[in-house]
Amino acid sequence: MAHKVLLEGASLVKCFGGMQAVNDVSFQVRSGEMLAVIGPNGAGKSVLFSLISGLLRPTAGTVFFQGEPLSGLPPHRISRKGLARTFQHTALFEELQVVHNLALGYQKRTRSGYWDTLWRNARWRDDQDRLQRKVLAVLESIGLTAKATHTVGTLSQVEQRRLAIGMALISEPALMLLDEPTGGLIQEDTDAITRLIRTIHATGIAICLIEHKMRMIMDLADRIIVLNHGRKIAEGRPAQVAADESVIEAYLGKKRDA
Ligand SMILES: Nc1ncnc2c1ncn2[C@@H]1O[C@H](COP(=O)(O)OP(=O)(O)OP(=O)(O)O)[C@@H](O)[C@H]1O
Repeated sequence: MAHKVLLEGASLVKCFGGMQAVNDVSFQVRSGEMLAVIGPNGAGKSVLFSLISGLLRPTAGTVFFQGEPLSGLPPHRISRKGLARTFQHTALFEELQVVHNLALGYQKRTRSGYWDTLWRNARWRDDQDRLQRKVLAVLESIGLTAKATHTVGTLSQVEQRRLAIGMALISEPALMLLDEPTGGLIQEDTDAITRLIRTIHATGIAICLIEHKMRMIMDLADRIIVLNHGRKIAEGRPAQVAADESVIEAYLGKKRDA
């Protein structure tokens, strides 16, 4: 793949007290690529995602997105640059309807300021039209059109996962970080979310995902990086990684495949 580097982690370190949760990890994600981050429990995967999305500051090292360092930027500024993240435990507004959740996710893309909103002028109306079109398009792509006006708390677990992906999608990202998008789901729902991820990826959005379900990862990822005790122990195509001695050792007796 001759695609340019979209995201780069350069010698990332994150310490909590004396514990190194992420220990000198470097990696790249190219535009349009699907990279999986795997590793046993506590390996440092979620912390790595938090360093990328600005939720945590690295103790050392730098994250570059589209060639720019993200150091010190808060999560909302990073998201505005085109880097969206979903969480292991979804961060949705349970009391609100599906459409309202999506609309909130789109706010950062609108241009109206305080006065535009107050006077409901042409710019505000323009933004409202774009917002409506965008929400409808995202509802369609995540398969929740029929649930548009349902309260989020009434959705099934897999529907909430779809919505969490929709919330990331509506911010029009170049790269999506998905933290265990199928964690805790039964096989049928896992397959449905896998198809959704594949469809999103086919539109050209790069995806970086954390997963424990090996079969899914082997099938989906272009490339895999493996973390263990905060260190990157392997990197390569799925078949290479699956045959890697150090990976087999790290997983021995710890496999959590569905
Ligand atoms: N805010 C924090 N303060 C202190 N320690 C933390 C914090 N966040 C994570 N850790 C520790 O850092 C290590 C890596 O955690 P992390 O959540 O990244 O693991 P993981 O690979 O995502 O694991 P899992 O697959 O179980 O989600 C763990 O030992 C964890 O307890």
